[in-house]
Amino acid sequence: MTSISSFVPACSAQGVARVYGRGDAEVRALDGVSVAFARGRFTAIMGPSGSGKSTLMHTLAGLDGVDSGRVILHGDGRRADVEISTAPDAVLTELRRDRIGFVFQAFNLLPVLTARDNILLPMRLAGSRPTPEWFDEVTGRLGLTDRLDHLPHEMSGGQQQRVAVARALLPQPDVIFADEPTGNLDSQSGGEVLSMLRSSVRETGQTVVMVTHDPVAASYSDRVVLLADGRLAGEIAQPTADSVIDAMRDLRTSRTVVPVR
Ligand SMILES: Nc1ncnc2c1ncn2[C@@H]1O[C@H](COP(=O)(O)OP(=O)(O)OP(=O)(O)O)[C@@H](O)[C@H]1O
Repeated sequence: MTSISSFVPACSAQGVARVYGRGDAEVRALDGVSVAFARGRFTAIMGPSGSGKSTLMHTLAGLDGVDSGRVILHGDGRRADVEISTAPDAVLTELRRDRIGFVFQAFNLLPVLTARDNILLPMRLAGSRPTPEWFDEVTGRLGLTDRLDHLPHEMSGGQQQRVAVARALLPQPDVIFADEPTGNLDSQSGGEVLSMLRSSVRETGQTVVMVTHDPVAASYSDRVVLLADGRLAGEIAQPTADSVIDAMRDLRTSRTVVPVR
């Protein structure tokens, strides 16, 4: 486990540009973004609508390509560094199966599978299985032990999202990318999901990178990275909901926030 002060990158973007459209319709969704996300930490990406948050997350996760720059998934001694931005599709498919986990706003559970089978599916597809102890620990921590034989439609939104979090945590991926994971939840269920992500970082050293619009959600993270107009606009260490609200207000009025390391 890393010490509290060390910053070991789990993934990084280096001078990344992503341009959509041409001519008058050209949009520079990412315009030279260089940022690293620390291993074993919970980082939130925030910024106004259209600032490039989803594009950054998609390029980091290999769901979208880059026009220039590099995206690296860093190794940890056991696993090698991989340049995501030039990796062939077959490698990206493998990485998304083995080293990258996802939690989406829309849960994305298979409706015909029980919670247990949804949780186990990615590992089964990869031809592996968790130890019973690890499965019990993850599902127990997420409060799913007595819901494992239920189908998604028999569960609340919060329970479904906890199933999605369990599915992402189980293979112990290098990074979990969470895209507005609480966007479809009431504040209590959302708080539960965020607490689970938080404790997976604190207790098992999981790395989480989350896009959110919600300052309260961002306050569960260790660090907020701010984007504006496809560029880095600052960062907040140990954010609180108030410090995030202030920074977002400053961004809208184009004042400098905090310089990015
Ligand atoms: N596939 C695409 N084709 C054309 N333009 C796109 C595409 N995807 C994103 N964009 C544009 O790129 C810019 C950044 O979009 P992105 O979705 O990354 O922003 P965001 O910060 O996640 O926004 P929101 O908070 O509204 O979800 C926007 O101007 C958007 O319209």
